Amino acid sequence: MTGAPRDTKWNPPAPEDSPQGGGFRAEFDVTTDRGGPRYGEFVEQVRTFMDKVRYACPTPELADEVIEELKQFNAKLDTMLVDEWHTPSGTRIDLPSRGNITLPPYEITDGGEDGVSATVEFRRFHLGGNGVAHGGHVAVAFDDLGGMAAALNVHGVARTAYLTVNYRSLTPLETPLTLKTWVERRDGRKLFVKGTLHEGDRLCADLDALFIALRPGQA
Ligand SMILES: CCCCCCCC/C=C\CCCCCCCC(=O)SCCNC(=O)CCNC(=O)[C@H](O)C(C)(C)COP(=O)(O)OP(=O)(O)OC[C@H]1O[C@@H](n2cnc3c(N)ncnc32)[C@H](O)[C@@H]1OP(=O)(O)O
Repeated sequence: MTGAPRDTKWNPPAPEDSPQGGGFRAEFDVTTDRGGPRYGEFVEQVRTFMDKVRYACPTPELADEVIEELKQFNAKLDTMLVDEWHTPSGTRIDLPSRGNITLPPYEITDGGEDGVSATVEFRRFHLGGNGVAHGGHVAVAFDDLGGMAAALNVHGVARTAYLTVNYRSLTPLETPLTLKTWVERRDGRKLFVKGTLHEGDRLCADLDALFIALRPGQA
């Protein structure tokens, strides 16, 4: 793809003479130690904080206090920022959602060329309305795990071309759900991916997506 944003501070491209030929760094470092032994707890505390923020109605005094403390936390983290390829987030395969704070937490129960099965639990902060999950967060879960099914099928990186989610029934929060994705058909670089999200036997949503395997050097 041309026109990809190139903020070389946060996502430096692969070197021109690397196997990825200056494009997307398809060879990630999979890690279980980046960020230290308590990185999972660190992420979990942030998620818990977001759960509280979603439902909290702070007094102005409490808001003042929390803002000051958050400024201090942000200043501390500012002293140890790294680029996309070196952050634990997204590469810690021992943690829910590979330690990626932006994803609904899921745990892979099975994964390979035939597809991916996971248990996902939407948090309180994933609220849409009336106690159930926001549809956009359901789509995020399908995008990541659909992309993973595509990636495992082609042994490389694939990008979403389209993603259609059919919302068949309400998706609960704070409930273990089963999410499955698989490559239904492959036509060259095109991977037609299907998926389902269930609470027990009840279908909450299903997926119809197209992922495109990136060419060498493609950003
Ligand atoms: C880290 C450690 C991990 C360890 C664990 C291991 C495994 C884990 C692996 C991974 C997990 C993570 C997974 C994450 C997943 C997230 C994915 C995203 O959210 S990606 C962001 C959103 N998507 C975009 O921003 C794309 C923007 N669009 C583009 O860049 C291009 O349009 C692109 C790449 C999709 C296609 O562009 P072209 O230039 O490469 O290819 P052209 O020639 O245009 O299309 C190829 C074929 O596809 C068809 N096509 C393209 N788009 C289509 C569409 N929307 N509908 C129908 N057909 C389409 C075309 O008609 C063409 O078909 P014909 O070959 O001629 O038959």
